[in-house]
Amino acid sequence: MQVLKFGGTSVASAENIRKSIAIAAKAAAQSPVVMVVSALGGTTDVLIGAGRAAAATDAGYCDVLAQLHERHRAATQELLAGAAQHEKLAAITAQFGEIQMLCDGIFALGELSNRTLDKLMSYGELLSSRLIAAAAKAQGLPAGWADARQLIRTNSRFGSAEVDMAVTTRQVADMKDSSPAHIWVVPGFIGADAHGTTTTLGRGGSDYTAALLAAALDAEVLEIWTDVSGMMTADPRLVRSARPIARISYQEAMELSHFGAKVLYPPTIQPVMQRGIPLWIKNTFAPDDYGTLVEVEPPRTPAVVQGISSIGNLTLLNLEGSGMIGIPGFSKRLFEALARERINVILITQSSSEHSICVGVNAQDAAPAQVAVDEEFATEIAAGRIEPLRPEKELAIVALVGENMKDHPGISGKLFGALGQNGVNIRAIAQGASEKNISTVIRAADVRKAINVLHEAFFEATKKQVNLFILGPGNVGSKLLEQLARQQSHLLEKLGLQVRVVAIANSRHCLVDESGLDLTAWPEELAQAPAQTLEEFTQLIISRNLRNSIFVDVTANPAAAGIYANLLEKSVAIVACNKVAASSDYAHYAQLKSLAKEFNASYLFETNVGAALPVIGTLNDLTRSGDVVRRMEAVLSGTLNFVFNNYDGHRPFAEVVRQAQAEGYTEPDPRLDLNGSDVARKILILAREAGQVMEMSDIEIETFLPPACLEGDVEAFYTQMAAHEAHFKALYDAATAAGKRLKFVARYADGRAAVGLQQVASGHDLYDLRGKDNVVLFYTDRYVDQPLVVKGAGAGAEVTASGVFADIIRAARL
Ligand SMILES: NC(=O)C1=CN([C@@H]2O[C@H](COP(=O)(O)OP(=O)(O)OC[C@H]3O[C@@H](n4cnc5c(N)ncnc54)[C@H](OP(=O)(O)O)[C@@H]3O)[C@@H](O)[C@H]2O)C=CC1
Ligand SMILES: N[C@@H](CC=O)C(=O)O
Repeated sequence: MQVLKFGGTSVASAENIRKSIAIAAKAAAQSPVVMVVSALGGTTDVLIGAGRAAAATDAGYCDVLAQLHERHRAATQELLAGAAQHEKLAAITAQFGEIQMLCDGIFALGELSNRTLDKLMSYGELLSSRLIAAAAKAQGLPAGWADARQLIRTNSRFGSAEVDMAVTTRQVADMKDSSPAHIWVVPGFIGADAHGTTTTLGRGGSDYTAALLAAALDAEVLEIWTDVSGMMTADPRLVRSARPIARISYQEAMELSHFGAKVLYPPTIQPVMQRGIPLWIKNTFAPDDYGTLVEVEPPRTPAVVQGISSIGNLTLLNLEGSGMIGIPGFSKRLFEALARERINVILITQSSSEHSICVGVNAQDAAPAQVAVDEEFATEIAAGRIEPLRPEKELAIVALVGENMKDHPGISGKLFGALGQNGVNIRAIAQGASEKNISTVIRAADVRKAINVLHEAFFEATKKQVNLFILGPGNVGSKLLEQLARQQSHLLEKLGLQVRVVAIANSRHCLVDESGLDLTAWPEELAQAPAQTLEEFTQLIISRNLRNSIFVDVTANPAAAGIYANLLEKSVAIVACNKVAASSDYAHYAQLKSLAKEFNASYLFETNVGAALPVIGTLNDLTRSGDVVRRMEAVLSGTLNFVFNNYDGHRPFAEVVRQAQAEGYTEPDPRLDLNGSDVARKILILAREAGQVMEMSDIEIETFLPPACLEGDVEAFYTQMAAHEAHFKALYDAATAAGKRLKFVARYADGRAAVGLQQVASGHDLYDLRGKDNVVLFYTDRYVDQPLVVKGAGAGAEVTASGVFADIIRAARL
C-alpha cells in the first residue's frame, strides 16, 4: 500500500489534477494507492474569507462563493464529459447550496464559531476529492472515494483537533477490508469527532492526514507531492542558490519543518517515523526530479549542516529578577501559566546565573502571555523580586539543522562569525544537547541577510556574494567600474567572489539594482536615474541590509566621509580613496578605526597615500609585527613630482599643472596639490598609522606658491600662476644652477612632520624619482641604516582604481 498526498497547487486546476492522477496511476501499477488531496489551491482561504465576511455581516461573501463555485464548475467541465459531467455539476451545485446556507446562517447570527468554521473549511477538500475520484474513474482507473470523516477520529477541539490513533487505525482497517478500489481518493485535512461532527487538523493538515493513513495502513511509502523538488537547504524565496536535500533523517526533517521549511507540515513526520515508513517529498511538476527521501538512517555525507530554516513573527518574553536565583519552581510556574493559556513555547533559554529565563512565542501570543505571567508572579513583582515580563518584538529564529553537528567543533563559531561580520546581532541562542539544531534569535529585518550569509558559509564554501555601493564615478570611479566589469568572471572563478555593483551615485543621480547593475550601460542609465541625496543613499545602503555590503567612496567630498561611522555601525565595510576621513580630526579617525573593529567591518584606505602603492599596508605590517617607525622621508604627490619633473623654465608652469590635471593626477581641486595640503594629509595619515596622535595643525606646511595664487577660484589660480611665472622660473633656475632637482618632500621624525619644496642633490634617494612616481623611505628599529623603500606610480586614475579594487577584495575576503 502506498500513500500519496497532493497539495493545493498540485490540484489547483484541471491540468494539474490530470498530472496528479497520472502520478497516482503510475504508482498504482505497483501496489494499491491512497491518494490524499488538498482543496483546489487557495480554496480554504476563500472559504475562511467568506465565513469571516458573513460574520461581519458583509454580504460580499455571496460573490466570493459564486466565484469559487464557478472555478469548480470550470474544472469539472474540463475533467469530465457527458453524464459524469452532468452528475458532478449537479452534486457541486448542491454542495455550494449547503455552503451558501451555512454562510447565510453565519451572516444572520453575526458569529463564526470554530466548529462552524471547521464545517465550512471542510467543503474545500470534500469538493476536490470527489471531483478527483470522478476524474480518475472517468479515465478508467479503479478509483473510489473514501470519506476522511469516517476514517480519522479526533477529539472535539475544533480548529486544530487531536487524533485518536487507535480508533483511526481500526476505522482505516475496516475501510481497507470493505473497499474494492485500487486507488482511494481521500480528502485531507478533515476528520470527525465521536459524534460525527466535522473537525480539522490545523493548516497544512492534509500532510498529517496522509501520514496518519500511512501509519494506520503500515504503508510501504508515504509520498508528499508538492510544487518544489524536495526539502531545500534554505527557503528558495530567500536564498537563490538553495538546493534540494537528497536524503535526510526523520529527526532532521522534523527540525527543518518545525523551523519553517514549509514543504512539510511538522506533525506529519511522527506517525511515519514510529513505523520507519520512508517519506518522499516530490515535485508534481517535475516528477523525474529526485526529491527528498526522509528515512531512518540516511547515508553519512560530509555535510555537517543539512539545512537552514527560520521562523518569523517571534516575540521573546524575558522573565528576570534576582528573586529567581537558586529558588526552585520559577520555571514550572512560568510554563504552567503559559500552558493554561494554551501558548506554544517555541524556544527556551536560561543563563546559568538563573537570573533570567527567556522564551520565544508567536507574536500573537505575546499579549495574553504577558498578562498570564504577570498575574502568576504578581506577588514577586510587587515585592520587587522579579521584573514584569518584558516582551521583545519583531524577531525571528534562524536555525542550523544537521545530525552531524554533534561532536563537530567549530560550527557555532562559524555561525556567530558569519553573522557577526554582517552586523547581525544575536538576541538569544538555543542548542539542545542533541546538537541537531542551533537556533539564534535575530531581528526579523535581518533574516534574509542572515540566511544568505549562513548558506554561503555552510553550503557554498566556494562562493561569496559581495554587494558594492559606489559613490563618485568620476576619473577614478569610472576606471574602477571598468576594471570590475572586466574582472567579474575572474573574481568568481579564482576567488569565489560574486561581486555585484548594487548602486552607483554621483552628486546628481543614483542608479540602483539589487540584482547587480549592468557595468557597461551605467553611464547612460545613471544620467537618466532619479536624484538622491547623500542621506538617502546612506539609508538605501542600510535599508537594503544586504550581506557583505561595501561602501566605496571615490569622491573627494567631506560629506561623503561623514557617513562612514553610520555605515560601520551597521557592519557595512568602507573602502575609500577619499582622504578626508583619515585626515580629519584625530578623534574622528580613531572613532572610525574603533567602529570597524567593534562591528567587524573593514575600513580600508590604502589609496590615500601613494595611490595603489602598498604604503599603508607595508607600514601596518611593520607596526603589527612590533617594529617602530622612527623616521619617514617621502615624495607623496604624483602631481608635484610630475610638475617639477616636466617644468623646464620654458613651457609655462601653469601649463604643466594643467597637463597634470588633464592626465588625472591632481585632486578634483588642484590647489590642494599645489599648496601642499594633499601631501600634508598623506604624511599625517602615515604618522597616525605609525601610532602617532597627530592633527593636521601639527604638520608644518611650507608652501612655494605666491599667496595670490590661492585667492579666488580654480581658474583664478591658473591665471595667477601664469602671472607669477617668474617666481616658478626663479625656483627652477636656482635648483638647476646648484646641480639639484626640485622635490616636494614630506618628512616625519620623532612625532613631528613637515612638508615643503626642497632642492635635492644627485645621489639622494629622492633625486631620480621619475614622472608622477611616489616614494616612501621607512626608517625603523629594524631598518636603521638602509630604509625600507616603497616606490612607483603614485597617481593616475587607472592605478588608483586598481588600489581601490584591491581594497574591495581585501574587505570581501575578511
Ligand atoms: N587621481 C589620483 O591619482 C588619485 C585620486 N585619489 C582620490 O580619488 C578621489 C576621486 O578623485 P577623481 O576621480 O579624480 O575625482 P572626480 O572629480 O573625477 O570624481 C569625483 C566624483 O565624486 C562625485 N561627487 C562629488 N561630490 C559628491 C557628492 N556630494 N555626492 C555624490 N557624489 C559626489 C562626483 O560627481 P559629480 O560629477 O556629480 O560631481 C564625481 O563622480 C579623490 O578623493 C582623490 O583624492 C586618491 C589617490 C590617487
Ligand atoms: N592628487 C594626488 C593623487 C593621489 O593621491 C597626487 O597628485 O598625488
